Amino acid sequence: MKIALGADHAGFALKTAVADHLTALGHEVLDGGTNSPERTDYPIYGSRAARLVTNGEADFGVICCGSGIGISIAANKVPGARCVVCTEPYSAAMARRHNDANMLALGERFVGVDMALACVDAFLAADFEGGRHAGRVALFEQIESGTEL
Ligand SMILES: O=C(CO)[C@H](O)[C@H](O)[C@H](O)COP(=O)(O)O
Repeated sequence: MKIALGADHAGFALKTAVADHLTALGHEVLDGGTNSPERTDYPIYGSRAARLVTNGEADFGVICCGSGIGISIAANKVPGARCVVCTEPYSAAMARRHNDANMLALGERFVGVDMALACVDAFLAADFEGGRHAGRVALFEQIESGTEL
């Protein structure tokens, strides 16, 4: 699969570990930076990765900041992005199964590398179940287009 990556300075080391892990598994990584631990602003990298996912260049996105929170907020401002912050693998899998999440956000200051990689593996291994969940996910698009539910 093609996976878009992004991180600010506080997620840079974790992004590097995620990139190495995904590459070792045979995935193609599209890395939108940042490329150093120099302080920068997470909205740049969250939105950049989200655009790669929503325009179809990437299948999924994995983004990292200190907490995962700020960069996920930025990603979710891009229409079509469904980004979730996870700290354990069950949430990551459920976000795929029920919510058709297409991006995973991780907090380098909140989770260790092993747990973060377990979240990545669970996220990528799980499939959207569709069915009753599909209509709910479709409502996300209506919200984005300004429809009041
Ligand atoms: O957005 C965040 C918090 O919601 C991220 O954790 C950032 O990486 C963090 O705020 C960066 O903080 P710093 O003090 O500038 O390193």
